[in-house]
Amino acid sequence: CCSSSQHLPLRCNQVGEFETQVKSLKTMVDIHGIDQELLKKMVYDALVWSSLHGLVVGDKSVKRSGKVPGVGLVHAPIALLPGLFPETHWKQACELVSIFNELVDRVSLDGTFIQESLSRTKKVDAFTSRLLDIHSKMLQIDKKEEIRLGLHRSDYMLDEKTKLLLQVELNTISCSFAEFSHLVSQLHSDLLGQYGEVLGLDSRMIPENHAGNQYAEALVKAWTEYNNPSAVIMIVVQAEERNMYDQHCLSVNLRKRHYVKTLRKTLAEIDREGELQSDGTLLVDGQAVAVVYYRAGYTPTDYPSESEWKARLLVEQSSAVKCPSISYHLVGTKKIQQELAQPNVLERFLDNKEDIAKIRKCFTGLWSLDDKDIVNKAIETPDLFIMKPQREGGGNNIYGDDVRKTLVRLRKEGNVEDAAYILMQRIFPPVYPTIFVRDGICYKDPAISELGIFGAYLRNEDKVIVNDQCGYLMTTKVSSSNEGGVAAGFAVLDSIYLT
Ligand SMILES: Nc1ncnc2c1ncn2[C@@H]1O[C@H](COP(=O)(O)OP(=O)(O)O)[C@@H](O)[C@H]1O
Ligand SMILES: N[C@H](CCC(=O)N[C@@H](CS)C(=O)NCCC(=O)O)C(=O)O
Ligand SMILES: [Mg+2]
Repeated sequence: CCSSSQHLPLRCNQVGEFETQVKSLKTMVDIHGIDQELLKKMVYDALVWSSLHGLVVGDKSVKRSGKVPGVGLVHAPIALLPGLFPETHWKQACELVSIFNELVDRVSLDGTFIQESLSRTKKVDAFTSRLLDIHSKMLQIDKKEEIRLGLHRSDYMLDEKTKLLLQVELNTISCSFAEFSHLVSQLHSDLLGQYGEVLGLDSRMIPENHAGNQYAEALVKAWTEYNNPSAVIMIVVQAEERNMYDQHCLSVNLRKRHYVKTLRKTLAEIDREGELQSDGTLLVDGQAVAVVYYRAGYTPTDYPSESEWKARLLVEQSSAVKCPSISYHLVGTKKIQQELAQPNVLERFLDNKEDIAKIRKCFTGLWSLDDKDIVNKAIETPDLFIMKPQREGGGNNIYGDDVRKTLVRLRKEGNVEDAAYILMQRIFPPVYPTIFVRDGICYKDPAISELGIFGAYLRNEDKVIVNDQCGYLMTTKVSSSNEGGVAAGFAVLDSIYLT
């Protein structure tokens, strides 16, 4: 195969030297030993499978691909074979779901904790400040969300040195790829069904993954709790969305398997077409909305004008079930993640000592910039830290020497902006040689992975209706890349092979 530096099409006769460091977990399959002819066949079959099953995204080189369905499609970027993951840590990650789901709900009810934890961030981060304004308006009118739906994903990395499963972040808004992660698990199972014998791999080691169906079921159960059969589920989307097929799978699932109608609207459209009835019912384009499911609204560029903020407020004021509510959204910020890692804070929200210990065991070092010893340590050894603003969607973090430079700058400027960031211990996962397939091109690179576990939580007052793990998303990126994220263009969709 080609070396890591040139992402050239795979050539059968090309035997490239390929430096890899396969440490900790043994590699079940030596991808360098795979016959080139066989590899070409597998890649071809994977591309056909992806195209036939709708595992496709808009091609960013085709300008209408984010607007017009069916135009400018390309297969979703994937790893050709599932990534190795220890079964023990897989089980641990699955066990954490129901505890994190409950934690999010408990924290969401403590408006004072949310406002206080983010009060200094509010002063230096305009986007988070606007979210907090909506949140405080809801507190002022004592708005109750009796029906609460969370569709979360808790992301982890294995720390190679300590063998610990460590949380990267907890996403509480617009968790992508529930449907596509199911498709990638199916693709890998299909490939191992065909080629597993010669590779020495067993497709049964790929855990079942029904994230898309389970997300749809949770949305429908929330719709049922709202108890208005003529009401719809509204999906809030960006005007340009190259990941629209992952979203449309969900809408089609809701319509065909559950007979629930969906609306697909941007925040600007909601501002134009939305209105509140006196009983709090949200009407959009004249239709009553039971559930608002956000696949946009998590990043400043989703609010290019006041129109989008008005729409967000209108939805929040309504009786519709928000997924997420403004409270759930704020609980998923990195600052709250860092606050929850402070001593004695989990005890404010969880009762069970074992649950608290399980959660704490997956926390990395997480600090505010008030911790001067840590700031000095980060200036001395910046590669061991990551600085994070309160942003979602990938591409926003600060790494390596930029951590040092930013910390020095902030100090020189009198530390006013400190509260916009958190400092996080950098996790160093095991590196594996991986076969990437992007734009029809196959290349091998040393890679690291991140395992996201989807969770769904639905509550109606004191009745917990859903608190489930809903499948998983494995994303894999070249180990030299600081940033991650498939939607952000750094990582590829993967699945897992339990070892
Ligand atoms: N503590 C960490 N150690 C190693 N890599 C990290 C860490 N935190 C984040 N990353 C990398 O940065 C990417 C984005 O960080 P994340 O906190 O998930 O932000 P976002 O909300 O934008 O996805 C992650 O997918 C991962 O690749
Ligand atoms: N285009 C939007 C993208 C929404 C989005 O960026 N979601 C974040 C959490 S906020 C996320 O889940 N990132 C993990 C998957 C990855 O690696 O990219 C959508 O699909 O609705
Ligand atoms: Mg992330």
